[in-house]
Amino acid sequence: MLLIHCHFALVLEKNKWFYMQVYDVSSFMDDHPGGDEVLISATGKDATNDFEDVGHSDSAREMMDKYYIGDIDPSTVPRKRAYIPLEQPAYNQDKTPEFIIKILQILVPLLILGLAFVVRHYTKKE
Ligand code: HEM
Repeated sequence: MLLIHCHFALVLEKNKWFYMQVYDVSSFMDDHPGGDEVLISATGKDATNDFEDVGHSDSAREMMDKYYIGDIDPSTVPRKRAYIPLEQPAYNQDKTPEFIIKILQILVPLLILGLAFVVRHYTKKE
């Protein structure tokens, strides 16, 4: 799991390139004093503001080195994260199969009933 964070933005070429620092906090989830949920909500995006808003201590900032895995070009980070449900399958927008099943649920009993009447009509003894 990746936590993208540009708390210490690195200037590679003066005023031109900034790199975000990426932290893998998978092993820190259970130990984070702020809980794992805030970390999960900060994954895959720039979490600088979230991190700064909390006012993390200096020791928290030192701890970060342990989870630092590299830099990333911020222009490659999407502004919005794509929502990927973890357990449910992707929502099926196409309602056609459901609609056909509903129609069949009504039509099939009617057809059977109609067939029964037809059979009865032709097999009835006067
Ligand atoms: C590698 C990244 C992180 C490290 C090492 C870290 C570490 C810590 C530590 C040591 C504390 C205890 C308080 C302190 O010493 O400041 C803390 C608290 C907290 N952290 Fe983090 N943190 C990280 C990332 C984040 C992120 C990205 C968020 C928000 C999305 C966050 C939200 C919080 C919150 C809400 C608290 C609780 C503050 C309180 O209740 O006083 N942390 N964190």
